[in-house]
Amino acid sequence: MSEQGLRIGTRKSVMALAQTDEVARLLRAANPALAVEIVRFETRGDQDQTSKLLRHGGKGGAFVAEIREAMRAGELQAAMHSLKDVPGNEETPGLIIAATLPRDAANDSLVLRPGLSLETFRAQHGKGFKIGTNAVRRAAYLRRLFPEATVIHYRGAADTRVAKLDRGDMQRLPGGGDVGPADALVMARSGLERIWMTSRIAHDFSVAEMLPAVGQGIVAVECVEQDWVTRGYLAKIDNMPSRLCAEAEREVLWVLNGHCNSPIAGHATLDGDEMILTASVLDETGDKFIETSRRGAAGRPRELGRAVGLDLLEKGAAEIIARTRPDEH
Ligand SMILES: NCc1[nH]cc(CCC(=O)O)c1CC(=O)O
Repeated sequence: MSEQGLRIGTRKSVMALAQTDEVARLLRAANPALAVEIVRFETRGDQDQTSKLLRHGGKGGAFVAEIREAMRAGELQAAMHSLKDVPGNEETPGLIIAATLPRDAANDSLVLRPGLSLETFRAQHGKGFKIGTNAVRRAAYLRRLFPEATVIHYRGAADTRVAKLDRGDMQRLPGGGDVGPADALVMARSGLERIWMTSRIAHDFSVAEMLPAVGQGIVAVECVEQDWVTRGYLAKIDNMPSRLCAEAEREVLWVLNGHCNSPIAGHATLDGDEMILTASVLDETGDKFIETSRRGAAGRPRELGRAVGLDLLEKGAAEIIARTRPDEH
């Protein structure tokens, strides 16, 4: 039983469960004799809906750490992560991302409160609108795209965020007090697809107008590096284009020592045997904006990522990142 069994851990949000179901489906199809079991974790990050997540060691720290502990202890063989939530500036000794699923849409979308129209939003250039997000990157792009809009702190699992928007709930701030209610949210299209809420998308930002987070839209499966049996199962569902793009984008984070809520964006696409990698660094006010793009060999993604990261450093990225580094709470 244990020989042919694979226990995969996940957070228990609707989105995470949908992603893990997809991993399980692919694993079963590729390994018909394998018994795949999904183990749901309630992480500290999910329980504490008010804090800005930073006191858990950032987004990655909250969502990832506990599941990794269980894997190291042998209670699980694998862990499902949204690659976007996996910190890019940490070593994870003994663990490896052994599968990346084919990338879903990488872009962000605008979701409006029912009754509000995109035409009104556009005509007013966002003036008078409160847009909810907890991502420094999205806030920075919003301030560039809609300087008249107000960006407010907003968090929670994807489905919860939409429910709060629809009810017109206020948001409790980490330092006390309330903001809201939000008129709009910016969310990952892929996340909305996975929770069957694409009908709520009022506008899809193109990746050019709002460069996505590194790894956005990619579901990753991690396991113990020395667990060759599990690695064998996972290798069968690893998607090469997705892996190559992930490696290039994550190398940018590594070069910039990007923490998990950095104002860093990065997106790679393949063009035959070449790859195009674009990355940017923004400050929270949206005033400072550095972007760079390079083309290189698709087969050497880290090389391309390093070159793009070094370009950004040369243009002053380190100073912007240092200024947005989260303080201790
Ligand atoms: N931080 C939450 C999170 N982590 C991954 C996704 C979905 C997008 C993806 O697969 O990268 C989301 C929701 C969102 O950003 O709206």
